[in-house]
Amino acid sequence: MARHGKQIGIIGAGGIGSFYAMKLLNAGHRCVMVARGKRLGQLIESGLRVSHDTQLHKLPCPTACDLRQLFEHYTPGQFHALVLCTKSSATKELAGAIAGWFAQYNAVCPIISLQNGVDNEHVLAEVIPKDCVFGGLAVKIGAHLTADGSVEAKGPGELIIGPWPNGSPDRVPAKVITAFEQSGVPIKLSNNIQRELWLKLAINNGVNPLSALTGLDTRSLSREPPFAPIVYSLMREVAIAASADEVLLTHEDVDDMYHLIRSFDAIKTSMLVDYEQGRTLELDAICGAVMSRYQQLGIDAPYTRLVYALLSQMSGSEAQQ
Ligand SMILES: NC(=O)C1=CN([C@@H]2O[C@H](COP(=O)(O)OP(=O)(O)OC[C@H]3O[C@@H](n4cnc5c(N)ncnc54)[C@H](OP(=O)(O)O)[C@@H]3O)[C@@H](O)[C@H]2O)C=CC1
Ligand SMILES: CC(C)(CO)C(=O)C(=O)O
Repeated sequence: MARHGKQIGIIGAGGIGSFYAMKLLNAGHRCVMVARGKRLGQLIESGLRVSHDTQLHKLPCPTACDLRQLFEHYTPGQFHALVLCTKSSATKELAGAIAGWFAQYNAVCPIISLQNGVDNEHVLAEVIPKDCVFGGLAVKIGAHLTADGSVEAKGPGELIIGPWPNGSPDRVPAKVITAFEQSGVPIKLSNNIQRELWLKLAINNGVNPLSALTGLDTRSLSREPPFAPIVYSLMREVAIAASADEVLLTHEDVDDMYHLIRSFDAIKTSMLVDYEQGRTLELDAICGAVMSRYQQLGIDAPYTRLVYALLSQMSGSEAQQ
């Protein structure tokens, strides 16, 4: 068993996981990176390489292991938190594995999801004590793993974290807040993270599928015709979907999010990167989440349904809804 003080575990060493691990390690914080397959080999052989804005950060091999080794060598009590940075498709399996690890040691630690989508925390809370589940968002960031194992990142990578679905921000582990603050990561705490997740979903549903369909970045999509009004309509559909979860998103909220994505740097979305690399798209976590709420409400979301169907067809996966 690893015998050192508490640290932060980052599960998933792709664009987002590598970016936040780089920030923490650069500031002298200890963290364990959980990776698998080729990516684990890259971390062990070449260390962590992240180019962020104009700087290249090269760190020697961080503490990296796969999930099985994490569960074998560490107890939950050795972590300030585990930060989930995988795609949403991995959440269910991870939740079950973490629940088994908690049961094995009769101990728990906070789990913070930084994933896009509004259902990851719900999936976690089905098997993990709800008090341990925190929602989070990585905003103003584009961070992508390239074929050679380096990560290209753009933007400040602000974090918003809060107890899921809502609750006093005092419950967010203080050591995690301090570690990110000391690492230069702007961090905001929320007493209604479920609402923040829906606000972010408005952006993701607005730009991610269209970017995968067109190859365009967030700025071109949201500022220029013919796509800007379609982005806005896709975002509006999310506001209606949110009402099925009793989350109120007003016209002004949608306008604010639309303004945010229009005024921010041009970002290549994670869905476009996944599409280019032939990986599974987070379609169900983004458009699927909207469509399932529309189904509950008994109405149609024509814009979301169209982009979902087009992308399902293009990426070879069956349209489920
Ligand atoms: N990239 C971005 O700029 C942004 C992403 N996000 C969100 O953040 C989340 C992460 O995105 P991103 O970093 O792009 O994702 P990536 O696909 O780049 O990285 C996810 C990593 O997790 C790994 N992984 C999955 N399951 C396991 C497991 N059981 N054990 C170990 N490793 C595992 C994957 O490995 P493998 O390749 O083998 O599957 C992959 O290396 C997503 O929800 C995304 O929507 C939010 C804001 C911006
Ligand atoms: C909003 C955006 C485009 C960048 O933060 C994102 O979340 C993604 O690429 O998935």
